[in-house]
Formats: sequence, C-alpha cells, structure tokens
Amino acid sequence: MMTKPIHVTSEIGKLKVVMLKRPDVEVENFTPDMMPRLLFDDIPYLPEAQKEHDNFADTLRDNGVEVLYLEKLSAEALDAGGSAVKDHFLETMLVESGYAAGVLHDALKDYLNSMDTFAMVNKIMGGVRKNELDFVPRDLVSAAEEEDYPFFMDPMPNLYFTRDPAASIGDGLSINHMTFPARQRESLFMETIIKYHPRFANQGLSVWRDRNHTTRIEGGDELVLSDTVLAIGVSQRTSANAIEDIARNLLKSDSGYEKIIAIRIPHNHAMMHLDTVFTMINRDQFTVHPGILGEGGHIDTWTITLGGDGELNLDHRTDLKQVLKDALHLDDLDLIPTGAGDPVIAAREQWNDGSNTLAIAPGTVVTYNRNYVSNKVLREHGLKVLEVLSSELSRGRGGPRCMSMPLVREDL
Ligand SMILES: NC(=O)NCCC[C@H](N)C(=O)O
Repeated sequence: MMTKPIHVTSEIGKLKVVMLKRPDVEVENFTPDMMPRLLFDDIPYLPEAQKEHDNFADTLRDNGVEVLYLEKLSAEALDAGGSAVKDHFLETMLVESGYAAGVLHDALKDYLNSMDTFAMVNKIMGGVRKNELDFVPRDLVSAAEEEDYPFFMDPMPNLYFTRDPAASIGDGLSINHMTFPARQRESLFMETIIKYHPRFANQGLSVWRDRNHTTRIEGGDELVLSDTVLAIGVSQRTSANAIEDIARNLLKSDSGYEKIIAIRIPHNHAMMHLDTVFTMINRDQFTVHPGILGEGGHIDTWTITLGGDGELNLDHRTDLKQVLKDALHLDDLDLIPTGAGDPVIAAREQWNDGSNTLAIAPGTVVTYNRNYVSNKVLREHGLKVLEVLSSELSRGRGGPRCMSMPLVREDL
C-alpha cells in the first residue's frame, strides 16, 4: 500500500517529510509593547534567525528528510483551488482579523488581491501596516481608540512553530483551534493546504478534529507515542475538554488509536506545551524537565480508553515512568532530566527549549546548541545529537520539535 502524504505513527520513526516555515518579516514587524500579546519575549534579528533556520533545514535535508515550506504550500494550494477558493480564504482571513464587512474590509481585500498569490500569503503572514494603504479610516474606533496602533492586520510571528496549528496523527491530523488570538488565524493555512493542495487533497486523509471549535488544543501538546498510544498535555494551551473530544473521535474511528494518556503540566508561558517539558527520543528514552515532577517523580496522568458502553474510561495514576512502561510494553525506561537535573541549569535550559528535542530516527535527535549541559547528558545516555544554531530562533520560546511538523515518518 502506498504511504499516505500524512503518515505518523510515532515520535521517533525515521523522519521522511517535514513542514517548516522560514521566519520572515513577521518575526520583527512588531513593537516591544506588542510582545506579550504576540507571545514573544524579544525581537529576533531576522537575518540571523533566517541563517539559523536554514541551518536547521539543511541539517534535516542532510539526514534524508524532504523539507516542505508552509508559505509555499499555502500559495500552491490557493492557486490549485482557483479563484473561488482564494476568495473564500481571503474572506475568512479578513473576518478572523476583525474585518467582516465595510470600507476597510474592502480596501484590505483589494490591496491583498492586487498581489500574486505567494506575495499575498507572505503579506498576510507578515502583517499589514496602516501606512501601506492609501486609506484613512473615518470610524470612531480607529480615530479615537486605535489612532496610534500601526497595523490593520497583525503579523503572525509564531508561524515558524509549525508544530502547533496542526498535528499529524496516523493517516490524518488535527487542525487546531488555538488558545490565544495571536495564533488563531494560523491554522487556516493548514486547513487550506489539506483541502486544496494537490499533494494532500483527496488522498483519504482523516481530520480527527477541525478548527471549528471553541475548546482549545495545540500540536505541542500532541505526542504520538506509538501506533496505538498518544500522550496529550493538559496545559496552558490544551483543555481537558478538547482532549476528550479528540479522544472520542480517535478511539471510535478506524484511526488505530486505543489509548490516550492525558498528562497535566504547569500552566505557564515557559512550559506552555507538553513538548517543552517532555519528548520521546528513542524506543525507551524520553527527555523530561525535572520541574514538572513532584515528590518521587510523580505527576497527574489519566489514561483514556473506550469502554464497552462506548463511553470514555479514565484511569488516574501518578507514576509517569510506570504509566509509560505499561502503555508501551517496556521492561525499562530512561527518563533523561533536562540540565542534568540541576535546578538552575534545568530551569535555564528548559527556558531555551532544552527539553524540546526533535527525533529524526530512534536515538537520533536535533537540539539547540545553546543547551550544552542537556546535550552532553543526552550523549552520555547514548543518543546521537545533531546541534543546530539557536541564538535568535530561541527568542520565540520554541525549539526543534516546535519548529517542525512531521508529515511522514517510517513505521517502527
Ligand atoms: N510546541 C511549542 O512549544 N511551540 C512553541 C510556541 C512558542 C510561541 N511563542 C507560543 O507561545 O505559542
């Protein structure tokens, strides 16, 4: 049987195809006061960020991975879809940017429509400044409240974290309703790609959960542990309610998934997703930030399965190591502490994504070079560690796993 264009049955199977977004003007097209709302802690130096990102992409290519780019796939999907699809996309993007109708809606639409598709996609991603349009809004809100605000449409600086707006699971994906307004428009690109890009459309891919929800889930919380088991973080970004919803869809369908381990992590900016504190890197090895484990290595987990009556069953346990060993049928498990478990080093390196490793094959991982203590520990535990440049990319608070959306991995 031909492999589907999305096929991911583990976190660690040899990575064949991945989707990235090369950082562009969106990562510098904002002012310091906009940073908290845009979920950034600093303003990256773009030429360096691009150099680092190209280094990341080259590292993947050098290891046999096909690299696709979100921005290119989006434009190709819109062109393949034709004018009605492009119009619908633009309308939805404008509505979700706050312009359902009116003169400003029309002016923005004309402006964006005057560009070729690739330029239009890049402009939407990069943000539209007020001074780009020959238009002075006359409504009271613009005049009295937003006079000094420089944008009609905000940039989307978090797009290079392609992991989050959607997640590959088996022969399908979840297209996510994200938590904060700064990121909610992002998943519209993936929805468009899946529906209209010739590589993905009509290929029998399943959408386990679409973006038309009010409950929230993000890909950084969705970990594919095997072809039958997922782990999903109950986090700042993913609600228990959304996990129950996707669990019902997966467990009741032909997805192959039988078990979902919900893991509750602290709800804060540094640990926004499960993959900022916990990743799978080999058949029996995981990274874990010691800060999430309580006394004796305990943490709340709920294993969700489908009962005979068609309802979800919950099994609450706190011994993470034993829960994982049971779910993955392992005799032993190596939980490798970020920063060698030192409280200062672990907290510092976790902040710069020391736990956020991307496995490209069992036991081979891509990490940020700045986390030199965690990298040394990984090597001491027998892993092959490919380090990538990280001064500027890390300012967005995400690492190699956050910056990549695997589309195809070899089965284990
Ligand atoms: N999977 C991840 O942990 N992604 C990192 C996302 C960082 C981004 N600045 C955010 O706050 O959403």
